Amino acid sequence: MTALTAQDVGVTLLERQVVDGVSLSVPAGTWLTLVGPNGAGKSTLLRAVSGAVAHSGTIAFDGVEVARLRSRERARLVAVVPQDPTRPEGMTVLDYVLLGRTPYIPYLGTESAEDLAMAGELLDTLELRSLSHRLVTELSGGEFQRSVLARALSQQAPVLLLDEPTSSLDLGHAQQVLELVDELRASRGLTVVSALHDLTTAGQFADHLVLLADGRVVAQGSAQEVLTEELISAHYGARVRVLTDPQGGVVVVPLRPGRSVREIGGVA
Ligand SMILES: Nc1ncnc2c1ncn2[C@@H]1O[C@H](COP(=O)(O)OP(=O)(O)OP(=O)(O)O)[C@@H](O)[C@H]1O
Repeated sequence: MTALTAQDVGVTLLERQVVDGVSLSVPAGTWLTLVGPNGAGKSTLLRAVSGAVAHSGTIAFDGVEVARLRSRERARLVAVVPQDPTRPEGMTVLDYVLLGRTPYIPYLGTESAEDLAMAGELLDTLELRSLSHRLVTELSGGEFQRSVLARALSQQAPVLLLDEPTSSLDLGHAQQVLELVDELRASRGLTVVSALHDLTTAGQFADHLVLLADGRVVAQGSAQEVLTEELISAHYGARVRVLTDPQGGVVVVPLRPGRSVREIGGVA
């Protein structure tokens, strides 16, 4: 179990400050989701947390600063599902998933039976077994996205960063993938930080939401606190109705100008 803290984090890209003074605390075994409009800095903040981009301020895992970790140490600690990963030419799904085992394979060594068993288990869980010998360049967007998640999970890192992990998935696979992550969070104490555009889904899965705009934290708290009509209108320029479902979740419904939720068949 690993906790994550960020203190006064800033990232400057092309002389522009795209993440500015962000402080967060993610207790071990909890799920924090970043929401915010396009260009708010969600991906850049996740990249800073994974050590992929230089930052000011402090990002630490159980008090150990990410900037001090060697890449192999970092890979054992943090697994990443990037927003737009490249598809390596000539690589099968199985070999792609096995890439996640690299931090555990000795230099010049090959994967063990245990590595292969773990990859196989993930291929089954993510319904990829029948595709295991297919090239990753020959998968649909959703099949590849599930392969990327399988690769990240095979890393067995205590911290998982997910950047729009369901953007290419149909509703059923999106639910399946997020439930799987939540199950691993509960059973293995995985600490999860994700960026999600679907606000209803964000509220359903996260313990804590952080709304970013122009690189800064403009609101944080529970789904009820962050997913308000006022905040969504102010920062997304969107007209929405926020409803409470009977089980206590928050449902964000986009509205068309001049039409009420009742007119579109919802519960006013
Ligand atoms: N490599 C880069 N070089 C320069 N500017 C960048 C780079 N990557 C991102 N940016 C800029 O940084 C800002 C934040 O981008 P980022 O991708 O972090 O936003 P985001 O919240 O993830 O957006 P989206 O919802 O569109 O994915 C944007 O203005 C973007 O144009």
